[in-house]
Amino acid sequence: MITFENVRKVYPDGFEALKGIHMTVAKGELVTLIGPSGCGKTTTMKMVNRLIEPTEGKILINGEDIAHKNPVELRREIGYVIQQIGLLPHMTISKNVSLIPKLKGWAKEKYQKRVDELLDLVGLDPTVYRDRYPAELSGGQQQRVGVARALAAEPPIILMDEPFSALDPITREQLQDELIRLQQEIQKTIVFVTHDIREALKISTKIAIMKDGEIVQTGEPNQIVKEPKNEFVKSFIGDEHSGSVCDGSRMSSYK
Ligand SMILES: Nc1ncnc2c1ncn2[C@@H]1O[C@H](COP(=O)(O)OP(=O)(O)OP(=O)(O)O)[C@@H](O)[C@H]1O
Repeated sequence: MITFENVRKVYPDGFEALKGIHMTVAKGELVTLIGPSGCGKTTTMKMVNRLIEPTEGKILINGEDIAHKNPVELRREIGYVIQQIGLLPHMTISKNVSLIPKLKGWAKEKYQKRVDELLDLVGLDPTVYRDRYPAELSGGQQQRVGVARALAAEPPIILMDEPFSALDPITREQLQDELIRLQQEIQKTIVFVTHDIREALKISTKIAIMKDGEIVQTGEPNQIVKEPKNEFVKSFIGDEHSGSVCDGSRMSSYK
């Protein structure tokens, strides 16, 4: 469980990017942060692995204030996927994916097996791809490796900052489906940032809609669609929900 308690962020130039947010992400939830450009989504996410420190307030993981944790150790426990995947170009796919398990001291046999399992999971045949270098993969395939790498050390928490936004629609749909499966089957706790309300409605168990450094509304996708709190949320959702079908708490079948 991740808890944000009155988290405020003022950047050194005096800009108040977060105005005291409260939010909980329960174990096994996939929470999406969504809102207009500059509303504070990435700032919020980067506080969870201490790439950004709050000016005020606290972030707790399972009740423990992360300010007291060593940032390097904390980051090994949290998977992190970003749009610019950052695979190391001089290392094979296998070496890129096994980086953190190796740092954590896993035996070679164990991490090699894990690499193959993960490549399979994200739809890349390990016998074809494990010994290739990143430059020998397409952008979509590299993105899949990025997801595999984030899962490699079996972190309980995964942060994903617009991980699919540069992908073609088909690959994007496939990875969204994969993510839903991962969250449902392996019960990962996932915080996901996107600009795309369709993506948010499809993949999230809970959505947090942000505006100007504040969380305007949180709720299950169908709840947000049925009961938008104000005109901003209504306009943000737009007509996306027309023709969609409720599938549990998530939304599906857009027309
Ligand atoms: N290092 C910084 N110094 C000053 N202001 C910053 C800094 N980083 C971010 N900001 C400002 O804080 C606000 C929130 O930025 P953040 O990156 O969290 O927004 P976002 O919602 O993720 O935006 P986008 O959707 O465009 O990625 C923005 O107005 C941004 O300009």
